[in-house]
Amino acid sequence: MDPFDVASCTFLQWLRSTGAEVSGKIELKDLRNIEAGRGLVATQDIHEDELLFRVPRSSLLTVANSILSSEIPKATLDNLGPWLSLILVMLYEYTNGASSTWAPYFAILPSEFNTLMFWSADELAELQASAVLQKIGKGSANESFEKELLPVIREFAGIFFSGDARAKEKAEEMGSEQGLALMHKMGSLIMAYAFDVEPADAKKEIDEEGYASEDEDEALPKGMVPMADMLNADADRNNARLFYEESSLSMKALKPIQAGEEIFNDYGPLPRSDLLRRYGYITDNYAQYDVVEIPFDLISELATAQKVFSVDRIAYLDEQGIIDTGYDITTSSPFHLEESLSPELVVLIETLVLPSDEFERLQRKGKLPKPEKMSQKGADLLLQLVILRAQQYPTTLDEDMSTDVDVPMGGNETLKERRFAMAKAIRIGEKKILAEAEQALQQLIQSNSSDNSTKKRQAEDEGAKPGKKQRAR
Ligand SMILES: C[S@@+](CC[C@H](N)C(=O)[O-])C[C@H]1O[C@@H](n2cnc3c(N)ncnc32)[C@H](O)[C@@H]1O
Repeated sequence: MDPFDVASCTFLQWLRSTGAEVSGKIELKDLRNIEAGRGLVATQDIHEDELLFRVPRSSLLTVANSILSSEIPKATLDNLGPWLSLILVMLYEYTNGASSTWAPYFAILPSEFNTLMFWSADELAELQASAVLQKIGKGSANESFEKELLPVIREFAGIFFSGDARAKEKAEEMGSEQGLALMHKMGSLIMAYAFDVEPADAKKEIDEEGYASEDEDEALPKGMVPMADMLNADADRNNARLFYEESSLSMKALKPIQAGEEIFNDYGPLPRSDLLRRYGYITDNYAQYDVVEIPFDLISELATAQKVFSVDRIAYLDEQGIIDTGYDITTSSPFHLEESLSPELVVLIETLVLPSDEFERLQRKGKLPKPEKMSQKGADLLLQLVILRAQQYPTTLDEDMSTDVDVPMGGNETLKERRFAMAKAIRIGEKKILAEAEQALQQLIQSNSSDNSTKKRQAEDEGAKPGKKQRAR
């Protein structure tokens, strides 16, 4: 048997030995031929609501379930927060090798990742001006590993490497490049595999996606849920969901699933850029959630050049919660400005172009321009913004589209070729939104100006009619 399948079988045996129940109608399948690692596939027809597997809470790899939490003060673990405390526990269990309860589980988890954290500089450069580059967070992760995690490992070296005469040296070695790389791997596993685990007494379902949120302040503890994290996801092909029960977590079918079909969880409506950053893959099905971000800095640069930038207005907008580092333009099909432009972006632009007396009037009342009403001046400024944003990408949409645009699926291509292709798909998605926004803004500007000239002509005609009073100017 292929070592990959041996690891899957050993894992399933281990899972059952911990008290898990696994339906005979599903199998853990090798999907490496389609670049999807392992996945869950139905071997027989499954009906809606049918139980696929049930994992006891005691089998979860969580801070509370690891023996480390009984030896390190609770306050220390609480101080680390959900992400870092789980990284600490995973490092502990992983370095314990075969003596860890979760050894057969670690054996099926990946040690190599395709997420952006692990891309080389030339691969990242293929994303061009995508805002996702600012969200990778490698530097801030390194900082929290060094400032928060390592001190705990050093302080509790004797427990962390218990029974090892070199415990202190080993704790120091965790600060090496290799040690930090291991922390990044655990962090990346949490990002792509962990769930926000609702406590047993809450008895209610977890968020829609079920997967761990990225919010650092998120109160729910994160946990690795063996088997539940073997489900892949593909946008709207979701057909299963994890339910949180008192003593176990149950994966159930959300709809009938036919024999041979893959069983998919839901990772949420993520734009492909975020899917790549967090999960290291993309599929066309996620293109419907693509976004392009307009950085605040670009808006302030253009507004300054156009002499409409105002510190007072920005301060007022900040008070009103409108100022952000960037604003999304989302995909809509067919493209509609009202649907795609972030309301905050429109409010920001409209506030900048308001005549002074109008701005003062709104400010006095604590109000903001209405996002659904775009003025001609606002539309003009937005159009220039969209054009400038597109120019931040070194190649044009047409240039990108003139060469192969497919992301290869499990052929003979190299990892680099695949990453280049995925990056190209991301930047094409972003440039398409910009092109659609440009076209829609041009149309809006044209129709507004022809409306205005029609109104002007009508007013002139009416003024010329005998017997009608001319409006005072
Ligand atoms: C929660 S795990 C799912 C199990 C994973 N396939 C494995 O073999 O360990 C999430 C990871 O699975 C992969 N994945 C999930 N859905 C996928 C899909 N539709 N196509 C390709 N890879 C996918 C990505 O590598 C992602 O980071």
